Amino acid sequence: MQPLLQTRSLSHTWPRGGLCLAMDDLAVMPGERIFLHGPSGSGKSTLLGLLAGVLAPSAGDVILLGNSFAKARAAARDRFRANHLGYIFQQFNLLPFLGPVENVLLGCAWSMARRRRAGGTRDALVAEATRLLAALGLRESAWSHARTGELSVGQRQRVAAARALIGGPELLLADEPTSALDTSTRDAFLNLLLAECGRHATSVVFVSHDLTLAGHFDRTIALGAKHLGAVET
Ligand SMILES: Nc1ncnc2c1ncn2[C@@H]1O[C@H](COP(=O)(O)OP(=O)(O)OP(=O)(O)O)[C@@H](O)[C@H]1O
Repeated sequence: MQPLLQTRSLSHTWPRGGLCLAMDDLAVMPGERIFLHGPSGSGKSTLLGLLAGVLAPSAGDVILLGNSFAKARAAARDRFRANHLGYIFQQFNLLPFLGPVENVLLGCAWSMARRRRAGGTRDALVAEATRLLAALGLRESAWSHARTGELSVGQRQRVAAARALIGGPELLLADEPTSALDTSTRDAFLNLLLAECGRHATSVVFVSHDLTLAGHFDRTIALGAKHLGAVET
């Protein structure tokens, strides 16, 4: 079986920041769930940015579904990302003045393939966004009259997850989406999120400081405190 995602000799240096990240090569298989942890500043968010192709590495390459990011033009990379990748940002990056369903629909707004997979028509897309929100623990009665900016942090987190997952992307990148939750809510949410990923065999790279979550995943990778690469455990 071919890996879904591979990195080759990946490293990144921020201007004035020195070497931030130098990675051993990483391969993520279809449907595989990887837990990525490391101390603050070890480069976790930087690595997710590189894997998503939103950040160009100083050296090396990321290959997603056989496509090299280094060889692709920016527009092709953007299109590819929209079609195949969901991203839950640390701060969610939702539009506060829109309703939750509208925010979720933004996840497939730039991808015909994902709109098709999510049902195609406007009615089917709205139904799928509503289903996803409920599957992730956000009942319609809790949000039907609210703008997203009026929701609690935990509710917004579910909207961000639904937006990342609509249209069944092959890869989900999640940047500490559970950091604002207490332990029991965190485990319950993670179970819902991973169950939803299972519907489309979506691979997951999940970043967290919280090592107690590692048991939910197939494999754990630690980024070193001295920014010198990844250690598998
Ligand atoms: N836009 C940027 N410009 C310059 N340096 C940056 C930038 N973003 C991150 N860095 C630097 O890169 C290093 C790694 O940051 P990064 O945010 O990837 O770490 P992290 O492991 O995700 O941290 P945290 O757990 O605190 O979110 C830090 O030293 C940080 O200062």
